[in-house]
Amino acid sequence: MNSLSPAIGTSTIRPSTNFYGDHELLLISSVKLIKLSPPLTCRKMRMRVVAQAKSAVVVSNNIDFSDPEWKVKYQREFEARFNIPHITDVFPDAVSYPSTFCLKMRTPVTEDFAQGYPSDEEWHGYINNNDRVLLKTINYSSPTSAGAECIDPDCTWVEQWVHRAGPREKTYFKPEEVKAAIVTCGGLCPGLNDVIRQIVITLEIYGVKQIVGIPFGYRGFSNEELAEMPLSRKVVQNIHLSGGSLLGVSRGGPKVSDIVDSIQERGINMLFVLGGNGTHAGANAIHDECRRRRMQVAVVGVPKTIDNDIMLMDKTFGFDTAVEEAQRAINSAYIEAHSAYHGIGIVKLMGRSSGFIAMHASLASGQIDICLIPEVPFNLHGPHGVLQHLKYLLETKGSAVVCVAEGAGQDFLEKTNAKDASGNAVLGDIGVHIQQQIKKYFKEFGVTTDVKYIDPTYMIRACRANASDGILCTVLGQNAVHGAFAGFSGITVGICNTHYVYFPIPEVIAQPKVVDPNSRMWHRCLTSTGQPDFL
Ligand SMILES: Nc1ncnc2c1ncn2[C@@H]1O[C@H](COP(=O)(O)OP(=O)(O)O)[C@@H](O)[C@H]1O
Ligand SMILES: O=P(O)(O)OC[C@H]1O[C@](O)(COP(=O)(O)O)[C@@H](O)[C@@H]1O
Ligand SMILES: [Mg+2]
Repeated sequence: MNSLSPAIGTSTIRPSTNFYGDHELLLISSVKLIKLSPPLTCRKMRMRVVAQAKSAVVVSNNIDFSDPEWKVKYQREFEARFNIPHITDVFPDAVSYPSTFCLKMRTPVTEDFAQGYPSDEEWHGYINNNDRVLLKTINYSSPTSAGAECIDPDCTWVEQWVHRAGPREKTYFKPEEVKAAIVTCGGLCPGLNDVIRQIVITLEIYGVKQIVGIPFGYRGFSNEELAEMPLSRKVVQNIHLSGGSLLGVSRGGPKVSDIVDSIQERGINMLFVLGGNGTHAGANAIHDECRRRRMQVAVVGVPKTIDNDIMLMDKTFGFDTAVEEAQRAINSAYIEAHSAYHGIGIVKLMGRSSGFIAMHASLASGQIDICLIPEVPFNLHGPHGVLQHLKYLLETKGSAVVCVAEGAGQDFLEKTNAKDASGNAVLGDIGVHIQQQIKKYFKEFGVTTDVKYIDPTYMIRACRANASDGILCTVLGQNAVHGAFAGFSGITVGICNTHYVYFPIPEVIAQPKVVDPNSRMWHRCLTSTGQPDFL
């Protein structure tokens, strides 16, 4: 498989490391302008991009564009990749049941029928399995359009459809035979409790009585001292009013085969997994292992990442809250900097490999002069470096505020090769480094500065979800349950162009979603901060 790494003004072709070995595809992504040498005019830059983008597409793509059928073939392969695994793939004779989820109900009269009686009226609230949502909505007329994502050199419009989420009329589980488990893994994220709550409530509406929480992530499957937590509407009623996870979270944990042993022993046949890319890799492996053992288990993920770094979705829950909460830190940094003589404020925000929180928080605040993210390389020193620009800002404005994503500028820090329990690299503190470099730089000039560094990362992560995330969590939680009852497994839920969809897990974890330096959003951020190119 060919792959081109991002380089000066070239188009980047990112191979999709999909898990479907027999039809590996190349996803051609945005035309990137990562490193532009200053003397080029915009027009010159554009011409270079066109030339290189076109040749890169032709050289690196294994689709034969001279084939008049290429588009149809591409769409067919796309459909196969985004097919969502179903119980009937492995158990063709699996019995289906009419759904017990129906919102045309009569008020229950006795406690025996807590979920109410279906009314006689027909209900048209179900999703048809053939309903689809459009994944990409912009028809780029040229590969040079900002943020263009093209498949062929002419950027031909190719419709890419994904599966619509929601309740199905036909279900594959009898509520009274379901034992559902919920587990939350990885780091905290605002909204975890909202999702747990909604999964429990929706399961109860279907009529499920056995619902448990697995404590402290995947570890809870292997640690016998950690008892599973019985869950009901009563238990979860108010949990969304506080941050964190009712069940606790953790990194690292047991082997997949041990987790599946535990699932088997406990008699769990629906597993809801809330977590990021690592958790989803685990969930997909659990799904595969259950299939291998011919267990009828529905494994459904709900993507949790405050960093918003999961592919194909408009956003993940918790991200909105993080951006909103970051405003408090940015505003404090601004006030400190603005009130001091030659004040400089630095705010570090989360984002291990992607700068979405930093970019959006900078855009929202309007108080940031310099936004630094992992996707856009920068120099601290030198004639075009960040420090030189800070000097200019102090001379012209009197103060400045820098917003930096935690994964930015890691090359400036000493490498430790340390890993956390899940195998993620432990990052150095770029905020502290920038603070030290600023102090040293201005001292050398004999310029007095007042540098204040704010790290609000864990305060942000521990917040309860805001209203917009609350809604997102609610819808995702409900759809996770609908997906499981409909017999799907190895899937995750997401929001795509404002519609709710199911994705096969491998497609969303093929690589982390990152900020495209040629996207309109990054350009808007640059327009807002007024920062120059720091290379
Ligand atoms: N490739 C993988 N296969 C199976 N399990 C994994 C994999 N990567 C991570 N995990 C497990 O998923 C859980 C969460 O992973 P982590 O990377 O910490 O958080 P996140 O899910 O937010 O990315 C951990 O318990 C970890 O052991
Ligand atoms: O200190 P911890 O718990 O490892 O968390 C820090 C990490 O959490 C994150 O915000 C989110 O990471 P996950 O999605 O893996 O939970 C990263 O940006 C950050 O590096
Ligand atoms: Mg992760």
